[in-house]
Amino acid sequence: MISVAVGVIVSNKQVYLTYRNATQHQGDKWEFPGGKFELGETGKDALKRELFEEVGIIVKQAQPLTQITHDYGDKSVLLDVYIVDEFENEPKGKEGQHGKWLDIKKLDPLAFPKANIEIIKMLQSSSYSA
Ligand SMILES: Nc1nc2c([nH]c(=O)n2[C@@H]2O[C@H](COP(=O)(O)OP(=O)(O)OP(=O)(O)O)[C@@H](O)[C@H]2O)c(=O)[nH]1
Repeated sequence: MISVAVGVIVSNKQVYLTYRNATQHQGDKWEFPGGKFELGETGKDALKRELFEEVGIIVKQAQPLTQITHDYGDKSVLLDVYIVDEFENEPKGKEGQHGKWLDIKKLDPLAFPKANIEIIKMLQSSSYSA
């Protein structure tokens, strides 16, 4: 089981998404930025490091949203998901990935890896989207 820190970056009823390219696991799909824990890291440590490396933001506040385990067949993941609602810098794909802000209401679960369906449901029924 691979532990992955996932950041749901929220602002004005929108979330920031990055695109997983075709060569990656679960590629050609949108994702919430994040990545695997390194040895000895807590979830929040991994979250802060990954969000800085991938989209250039400094996380000021992160609240745990949920933990999701999913078996893709070729890989099992544990997503440790955080709401990030205070941060410095404007997020942008620093590793050349496409990135965009999207209304939470417009998130389409089919455009994401399967493990994300539950996250999207939670967001769309929360006060972050209303
Ligand atoms: N970052 C991120 N990963 C997700 C999401 N949903 C989801 O199932 N995952 C899975 O969690 C794992 C995250 O790995 P990663 O982004 O650190 O690494 P990667 O697949 O790019 O591969 P690599 O670093 O080994 O080359 C992948 O297996 C990916 O399919 C999500 O919303 N964000």
